[in-house]
Amino acid sequence: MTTPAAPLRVALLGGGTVGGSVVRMLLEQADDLEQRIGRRLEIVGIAVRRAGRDRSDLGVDPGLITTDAQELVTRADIVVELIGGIEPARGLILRAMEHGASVVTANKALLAEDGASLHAAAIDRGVDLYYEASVAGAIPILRPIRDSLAGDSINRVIGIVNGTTNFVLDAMDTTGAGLFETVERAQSLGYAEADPTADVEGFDAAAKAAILSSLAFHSSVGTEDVHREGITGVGARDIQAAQDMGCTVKLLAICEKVETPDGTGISARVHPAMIPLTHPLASVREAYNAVFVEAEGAGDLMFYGQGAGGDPTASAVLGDIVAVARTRVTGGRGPGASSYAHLPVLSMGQAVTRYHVSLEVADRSGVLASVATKFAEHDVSIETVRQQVVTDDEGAPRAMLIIVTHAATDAALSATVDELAQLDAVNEVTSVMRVEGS
Ligand SMILES: NC(=O)C1=CN([C@@H]2O[C@H](COP(=O)(O)OP(=O)(O)OC[C@H]3O[C@@H](n4cnc5c(N)ncnc54)[C@H](O)[C@@H]3O)[C@@H](O)[C@H]2O)C=CC1
Ligand SMILES: N[C@@H](CC=O)C(=O)O
Ligand code: NA
Repeated sequence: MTTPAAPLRVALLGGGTVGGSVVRMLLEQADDLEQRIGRRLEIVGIAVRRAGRDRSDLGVDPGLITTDAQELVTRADIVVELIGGIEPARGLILRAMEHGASVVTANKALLAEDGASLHAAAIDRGVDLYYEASVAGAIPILRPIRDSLAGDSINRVIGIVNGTTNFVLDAMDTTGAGLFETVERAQSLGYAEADPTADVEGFDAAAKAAILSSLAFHSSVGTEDVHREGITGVGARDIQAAQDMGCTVKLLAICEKVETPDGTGISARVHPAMIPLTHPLASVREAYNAVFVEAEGAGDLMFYGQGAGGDPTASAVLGDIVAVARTRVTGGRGPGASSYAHLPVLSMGQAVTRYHVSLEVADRSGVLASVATKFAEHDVSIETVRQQVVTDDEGAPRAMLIIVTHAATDAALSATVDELAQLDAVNEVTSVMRVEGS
C-alpha cells in the first residue's frame, strides 16, 4: 500500500478583502483543487496585523491565525502575500523564497517597484513567483502575455486597469456624479485600494503599466519609468468635450513600442484620454477592466472582465496557487519572466499621440490664423477645427475653437498648448486631452 503524499502547505499573509475570499475559496473547493493538482492544499496559517481581533469571518480554526508572519513563511510550500505595500511584504516574500517556498501575490505596487530583484531571488532559489491578480484582477492577462503570446511580437497594450477610476469616470459620463462621492462608493464595494489616492492619482494603474510593459516587451520597466496622470483634473467640461466628439473619457494605461531615430523604445504612460465610442475600450463600464493587445501575428486581442473586488481577484490568486502547486508536484519551475530585450524607456515627450484642445477665443478676424500658426511652428498638423458659439452661465456668448490634431510627439503638443495659452486672442484653454484609440 502506498502512503498518500503529504499535503502542500499554504501560508496566507493578510486576511482582508482579497485574503478573506482566497481563504473561503480554498476551503470550499478543497476536494476539487486536490483533484486538479494531484495533492491536497493545507492552510498552515493566516498572518494578520493585529492580535485579539475576532477573525471568525475567515471561517478557519482560530489556532491558524497568527501575527507572526516572519515565522509563518518559514514553514510553507506556497506563500500567498495579500498584505499589499512595499514593506513588510517584500521582506516576507524574500524570506519565504529563502526557505524554499513559491510565492503568489496580488501586490502590483511591489512588483512594479522591485520586480527585477524578486524575479532574481525566485530564480536563485528555484521557486516560482506568480502574480496574475496584480493586473486587472480576475482577467487572465499576464499569463496570456507571458505564455500564450510568447511566440508573437507585441506592439501595444492599452488597458483600463483601474476599476475605481473607471467607475468614477463612467458615473461622471452617465449621471454627472462628482469624483468624491463616487470614490466612496467604490471603497464600500471593495474596489479601491486601502488609500484610494493610489487609484485616483493613477499610481495603481502606473504600477500595472510597468508590469504589463515588462512582460510584453521583455524588458525591465519600473513605476518610476511610467508617466502618470490621475483623474483629479478631469472635469465636467472635459466630459462634455468628449461627448461632443463622439468619444468618452477613460483612464488608460498605454504601453507601446515607439520607433525613434535612436532605435526602438518603450512608451509607458497612464493618463486620462478620449477614445471614440466605436473603440472596444469605450464600452467598458462601471468597475470593469479591459486590456487591448495588438500583436504582430495575432492582430488585436481584447481581454475583459472584473478587475477588482474580493472574489474576482481571489479567482486569479487561486489560479496561480494551482499553477505553482502543480509545479511543486511535477518538480522544477514554471515559466517565468524575461528581460533579455533591454529596450530603453522613453520620456513622455517622445510619446506619439493626438490632442483635443478647446479654446475660448476673441471673436474677431485673424484669430484662427494666429492659433493655426502656433501649431505649425511646432510642426503639429491639425486634423479638424470646429468653431462654435456657446452661452456662458451669465448668458453671454463665447466663441470656442475646438481643435483635434494628427499624431505628434507629446513634447511638441504640450509646447503648442503652452504657447496658445499666452496668445492675446486666446481668453482661456478650456480643455486639453489626449485622444487615443483611433
Ligand atoms: N481589492 C482589490 O480589488 C484588489 C486588490 N489587489 C491587491 O491585493 C492586495 C490586498 O488587497 P486588499 O485585500 O484589497 O487589501 P485589504 O486592506 O483589504 O487587506 C490587507 C490586509 O492585510 C493586513 N495586513 C497589513 N499588514 C500586515 C502585516 N504586516 N501582517 C499581516 N497582515 C497585515 C491588513 O490588516 C488587511 O487586513 C494588495 O496588494 C492589493 O493591491 C489586487 C487586485 C484587486
Ligand atoms: N484598486 C484597484 C483594485 C485592483 O487592482 C482598482 O480599483 O482597480
Ligand atoms: Na489578472
